Amino acid sequence: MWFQLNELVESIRVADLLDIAIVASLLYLTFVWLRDRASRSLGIVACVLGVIFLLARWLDLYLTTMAFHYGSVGMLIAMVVVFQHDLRHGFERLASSRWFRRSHADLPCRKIVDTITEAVADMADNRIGALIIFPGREPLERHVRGGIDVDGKISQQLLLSIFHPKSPGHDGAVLITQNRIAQLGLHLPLTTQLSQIHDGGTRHAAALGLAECSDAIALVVSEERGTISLARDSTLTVIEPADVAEHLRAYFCEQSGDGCRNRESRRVDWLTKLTAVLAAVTLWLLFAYHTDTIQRTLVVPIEYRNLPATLEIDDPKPTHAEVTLSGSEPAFAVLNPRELAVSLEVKDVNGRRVLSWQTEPNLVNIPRELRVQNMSPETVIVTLREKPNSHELAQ
Ligand SMILES: Nc1ncnc2c1ncn2[C@@H]1O[C@H](COP(=O)(O)OP(=O)(O)OP(=O)(O)O)[C@@H](O)[C@H]1O
Repeated sequence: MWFQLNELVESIRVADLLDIAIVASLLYLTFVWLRDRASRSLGIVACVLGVIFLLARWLDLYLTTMAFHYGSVGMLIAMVVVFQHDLRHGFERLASSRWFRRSHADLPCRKIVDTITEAVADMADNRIGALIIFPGREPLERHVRGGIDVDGKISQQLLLSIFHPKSPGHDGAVLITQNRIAQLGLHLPLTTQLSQIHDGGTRHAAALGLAECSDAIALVVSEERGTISLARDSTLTVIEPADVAEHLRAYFCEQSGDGCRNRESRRVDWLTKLTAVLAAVTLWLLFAYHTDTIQRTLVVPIEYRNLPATLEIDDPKPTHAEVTLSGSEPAFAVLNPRELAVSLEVKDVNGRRVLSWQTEPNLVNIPRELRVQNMSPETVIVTLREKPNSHELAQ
């Protein structure tokens, strides 16, 4: 057991670690997507299929492996078609994540959250319809239309004035970003899930529509009922006025990174990362790590470098050597046979006419993980002679 572990640690290369890291990152993204966006049943189906595939490979079930092999292309295309919306969403989120640029959702100070909360509660009390949107990390430009630039400091009075029914700018949504009232009168996409908006009309449909196609959130105040609703992650929920601040803070905390996420969500995130790494290591052990040593024989060219211009190699001139290499399957996978050569330096002749070299020390470009078992010929002997017109050349 210790011996095997030792062998494993010794044989692992930097490329293997990179391999595991890339697969672990991809698995982590998939797990997060399955956890956050996809349905539970889809997650279960994906896990069951994964286990069946691993078992089939492990037990060498030829037919099942073939079914997966050929079915995977069709499945991939079907997944791309079915989840195109989520994929686009995911790429946008990735491109705008904090790894690539600074988060634009600055954490607003408590005063700003309180100001918005009070304004929303006031409008709910007075049955003033309102729609306020807060962008997440994904760009919103693709989803919204219209809008008038405001770039105003957030204040209760300004929000109440904008949404006052007699105000010419009360129609549409207000966009809050960078701790400013950025725009008013924005036109949002409408949802088609009418069952979710119950008695609500187009204002609620617009809030939910935006939350379906982006990671933005929207607060809606109903003019008719005086209720406050929150649209996020494709759901619309009626919330209490007292909870508005908490929802806003939680949202901005998430946007600003790990800093103020609660312990539970951090624990879940670490568990997801750990699961992704363990899964990647398992896959690597199952499919990439090979302890079996195999041998391959290759014919490699012999190159003669820096032959003086006045000399040439007399026939028979050895042009190829047979090399038998041994190593693991992955080590052979990174070998490029076209780069292999026996490279001989002919420069320092010093009057000698017969030269001999050992082939093995002159073999170039073999990966470190491969061993030379045999070379034929072991020694290359060449005879040099003056080129017939070498005197003329020298003159
Ligand atoms: N696509 C849209 N994007 C943004 N705002 C919209 C959009 N469509 C309608 N609105 C806003 O919704 C208002 C109409 O609200 P409507 O009464 O139809 O909706 P509601 O959900 O029933 O809201 P309320 O409960 O306040 O009546 C419009 O005056 C306009 O301000």
